[in-house]
Amino acid sequence: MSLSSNILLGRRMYFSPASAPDTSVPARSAESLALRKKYDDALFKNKEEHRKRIHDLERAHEESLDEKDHTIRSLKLLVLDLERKLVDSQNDFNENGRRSGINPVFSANSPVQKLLEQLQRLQEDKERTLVRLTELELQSGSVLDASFDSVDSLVGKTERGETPDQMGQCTTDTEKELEQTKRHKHSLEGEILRLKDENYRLRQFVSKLQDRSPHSTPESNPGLVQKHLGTPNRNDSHDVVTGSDVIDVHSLDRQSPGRGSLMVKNGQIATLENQIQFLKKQLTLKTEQLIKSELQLRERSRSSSVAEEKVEEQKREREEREEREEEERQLLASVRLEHEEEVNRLTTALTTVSQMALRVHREFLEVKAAHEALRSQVGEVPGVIGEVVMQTQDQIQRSLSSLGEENRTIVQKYLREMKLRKKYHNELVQLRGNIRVFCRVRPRIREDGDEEGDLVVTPDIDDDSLLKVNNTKGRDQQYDLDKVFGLSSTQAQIFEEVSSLVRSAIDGYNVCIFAYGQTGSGKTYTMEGVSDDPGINQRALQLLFEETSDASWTYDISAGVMEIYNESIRDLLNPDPANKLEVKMKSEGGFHVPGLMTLSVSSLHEVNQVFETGRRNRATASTNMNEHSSRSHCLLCVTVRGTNPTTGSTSVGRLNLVDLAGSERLSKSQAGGARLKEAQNINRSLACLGDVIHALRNKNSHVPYRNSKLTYLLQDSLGGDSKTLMIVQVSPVEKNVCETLCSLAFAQRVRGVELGPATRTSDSGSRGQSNGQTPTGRPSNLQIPHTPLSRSSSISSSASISPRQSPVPPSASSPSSSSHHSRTFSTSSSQSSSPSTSPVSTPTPTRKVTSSSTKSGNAGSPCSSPKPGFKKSAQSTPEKSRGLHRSATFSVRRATPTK
Ligand SMILES: Nc1ncnc2c1ncn2[C@@H]1O[C@H](COP(=O)(O)OP(=O)(O)OP(=O)(O)O)[C@@H](O)[C@H]1O
Repeated sequence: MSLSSNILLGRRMYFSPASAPDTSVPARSAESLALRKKYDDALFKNKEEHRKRIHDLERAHEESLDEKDHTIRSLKLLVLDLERKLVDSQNDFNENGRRSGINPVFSANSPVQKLLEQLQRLQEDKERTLVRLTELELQSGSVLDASFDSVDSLVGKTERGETPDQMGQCTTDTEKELEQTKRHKHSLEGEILRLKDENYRLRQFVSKLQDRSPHSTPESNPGLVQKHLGTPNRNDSHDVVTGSDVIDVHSLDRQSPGRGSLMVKNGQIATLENQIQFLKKQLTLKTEQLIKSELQLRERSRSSSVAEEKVEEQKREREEREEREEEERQLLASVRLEHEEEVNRLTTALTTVSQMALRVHREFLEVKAAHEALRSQVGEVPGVIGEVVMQTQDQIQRSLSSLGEENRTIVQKYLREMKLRKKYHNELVQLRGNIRVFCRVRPRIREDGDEEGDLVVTPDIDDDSLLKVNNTKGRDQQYDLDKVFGLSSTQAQIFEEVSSLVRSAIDGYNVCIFAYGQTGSGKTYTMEGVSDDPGINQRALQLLFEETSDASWTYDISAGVMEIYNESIRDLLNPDPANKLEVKMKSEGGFHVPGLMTLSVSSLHEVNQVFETGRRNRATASTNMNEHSSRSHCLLCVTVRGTNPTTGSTSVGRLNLVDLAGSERLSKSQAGGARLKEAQNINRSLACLGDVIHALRNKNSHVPYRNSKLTYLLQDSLGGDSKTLMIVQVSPVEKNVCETLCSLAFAQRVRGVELGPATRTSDSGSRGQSNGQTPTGRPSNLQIPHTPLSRSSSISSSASISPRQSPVPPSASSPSSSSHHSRTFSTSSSQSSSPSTSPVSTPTPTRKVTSSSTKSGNAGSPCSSPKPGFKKSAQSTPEKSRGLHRSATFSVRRATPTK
């Protein structure tokens, strides 16, 4: 209710200012209407008066004009009559002169002739005067018309309701002009009266003349005189003629008819001359008067036109004012209309809002009532709610458990799908021969600093092939690799993934595993590991021993260790500085390093001794980035040579395990002197590796292997028919993010390199397709799970057939045959792993080291001296052809222990 009253109050408040103009407007308009009416009446009266006055003026003017016309006509008639009389007199005179024999009147300079000429001129003057009169009449008519127009406009203004105040000084001027026009009219009227008098006098004079004329006396032709003068025939013409002018015509006629008439004529002529003189004067006067009148008329017409212009201007102003007033009126009307519409709209809105408020209030009351009812119900049945809650909880629990079940199923399905996808992917990779790329993120170490929470590398928890790196711009960059090992990954997990590759070496494949990454990222840790947690190297050899220990084939496993330090190859088992090694191509294809010492190993202990020797001789140093930074690329070259004693078949597999030196930014490591040179060489050889990868990826016809020792040495592994795996090591901390991004970008490029299907070596180095039968009876798939060694009889029987030509289908390596373990091993592992065979501590004289190296420099040197218990069998074959890419450079015949 309070809302409604507020709204109504608001309405009143709103309307009160708007309703005020509504009451005042009619009052004002009534007042203005009354004023208007009053003014209209006055205007009407004024207008009538003006009309009457103008009418009177017009009539008076017309009358004066008529009179003028009449006078002019009379004058014309008079002149005509005089002319006629003159002609008659002339005729009479001529007649008399002929009779008397003299003709003095019409002689050349006679007075009559002069009189006639004067008469002629007079007549011409008269005609000009008449023309002038006509013009004056016209001008006076136009002046009058203009006056009438100005009066009309004045009347019009007055009619339009312009009060004298509104018209201002201009109205007063117009009235003055009107007054002047009136005065002029009066003067014109006076002039006309004067002219009338003049006319009258002329007529009198003419009548006198007629009276004196013998041929046209008033008596002889009274009707004519009467008619021409238009006045009563009066005999007072004697008033005009002087006594001297009176000629007794009858007495002259009587005394001497000829002389008398001549005298009469002369007298008449003299009289006429006088009259003519008089008339001339009159005419001159009239002409002057007319000119004056004309000037006045012109002046008047000019002032009239000025007045007219002023009146026109006022008229225009008045019209404009009226237009403005009209516009204002219309605007006012439209504003009023809008205002009314707005008021109507607001009223409607108010009504709607009021209705809504009422409805809401009603609903509120209803809800309140319902709420009260509910509350009372709830109060009545509190137990019901608990029951319902329990039921709901049960339902939720059931739903959650079923959801969890579904979720688990989905996750299982997903994992199955993932495995399947990986399997297919690996098969595809196998077929293509891609270099596979794993990534390992090392944990935080002391060198990373103490800051917490700045890890920028995150492996995907659902997909173990995805890795996210939060880049320098704070955005996540994702990388897809073959496998990603997180910070907490163990050495065993890593090896589990690479073990199948290692096994491939037993089957005669060339396998290369190399660790790549920035300095301090954990390459050495992954490849070598630490004593209580060894890395790939040791685990690989252990696996090889395990795998070859119980088989129908005999195996010889040999190992050599070398490093590429400052672009020179050094044998780490024979660290004689004079012992310069070079990469050479073998006659049967492939590359080798002649003079490299390889030791036959048969136990983990021997292997460890080899590693220890290599590690001791390897160039390491403490840098800013790593306390024990490797300053060289280190290669562990393992050769697995298998022989089937029954069939005489052989297979040679090679396993190259490479710990690359770490790339480093010189600005960051602040290396100088020897460290700087090392770093430059490391970076250069890694750049060459990048170039090779780039060329391989783009399938360029030329691949720049020879640009560095590293790429030249790894030529078989990178571009040949090897199975190659690169482990990219990355640091997880933010300060190394740029290097991490670079390493991962390189990894992506490496992953795109297709080497083609790998082949294996058997039967004295002949290579076969990877899908053939292997000595272990396994297909050569990286992801194949480990199966016990098997040797199918078909392999044994067809030992001379290379794997490429092998008719044995892959199914021959079926699990059914995997139980066959009839392999004999020439060296018992117990013997080789016995402490007495330790290469370092206890030299075993029974071992014979044979070296076929042509380099005499190796012989007899401390390093070339056989390691205790090992037999060196480094091969050196002159380079012949560069035909096929052959793998397995370093062949170390397993020493047969002799007792
Ligand atoms: N997965 C890991 N778990 C525990 N510690 C590790 C791991 N990876 C690396 N480290 C430690 O990090 C340090 C640097 O590792 P490592 O020497 O292997 O780096 P690197 O890449 O070989 O460096 P460089 O190229 O300079 O030789 C070592 O102290 C190592 O023990």
